[in-house]
Amino acid sequence: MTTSTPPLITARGLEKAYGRTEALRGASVSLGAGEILAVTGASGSGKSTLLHCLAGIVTPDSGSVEYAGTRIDGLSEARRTELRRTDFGILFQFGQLIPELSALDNVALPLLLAGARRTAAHEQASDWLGKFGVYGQARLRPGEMSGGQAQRVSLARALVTGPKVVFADEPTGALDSLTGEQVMTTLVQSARESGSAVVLITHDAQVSAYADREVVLRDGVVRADEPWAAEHFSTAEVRGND
Ligand SMILES: Nc1ncnc2c1ncn2[C@@H]1O[C@H](COP(=O)(O)OP(=O)(O)OP(=O)(O)O)[C@@H](O)[C@H]1O
Repeated sequence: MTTSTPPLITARGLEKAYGRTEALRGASVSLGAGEILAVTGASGSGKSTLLHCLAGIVTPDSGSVEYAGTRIDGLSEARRTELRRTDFGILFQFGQLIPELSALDNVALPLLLAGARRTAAHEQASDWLGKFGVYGQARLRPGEMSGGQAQRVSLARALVTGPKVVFADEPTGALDSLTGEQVMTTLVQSARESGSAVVLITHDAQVSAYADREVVLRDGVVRADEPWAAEHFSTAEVRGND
């Protein structure tokens, strides 16, 4: 991104503790509009907690999160939920599709929640399933699909509303490498087409290679733009041992 463009998200000095475990210890990071940012780091370094704070799922103990110029860390749960619905798409490692609903209904759900009519929502959901190569699975429930198919359906659900930011927490973590590459290619292409920014959490250097920029979390603090090097992270450096 250019320096003249204000960031879409700016997080400053985030701290978050779970009991005695300090998951974040002053993490700061920014995200430009349309930027694909990889957040890497050892297990337990605070990546998921950071993503949850940026997406308004979790409230930090201190520090601030600004989205499009507005502080969101102090908003009520209801307003944060609304923001996630209107502006954010979220993709988890295991998809977290609703098991009782078909693929089509899972993808249509965010549109229905946003007030779309049923027929229009289903038409749009069908288009997205087609785009991600899982139109043939439209009537299946998540338990009747392969992991790769379910993750593509999850991706369609995350992108169907045209979010400004997609938060993806280890989106390929449960997939074999070929399927993971296909999911990443689809995610990145779709985000580029729609101008969505992506926050991508990953352990995997092959996945972070899809990003425009990478930051490394260590001990709950962002070490900006360090090159990924797994050997940096000995187990002694992993948080949670206090
Ligand atoms: N809800 C929670 N309750 C208690 N402890 C938590 C909770 N969420 C995270 N933690 C702890 O906070 C620390 C950071 O966890 P977090 O999941 O953010 O790290 P991570 O880098 O995403 O790890 P991983 O790569 O293993 O998913 C860990 O020690 C974890 O055990």
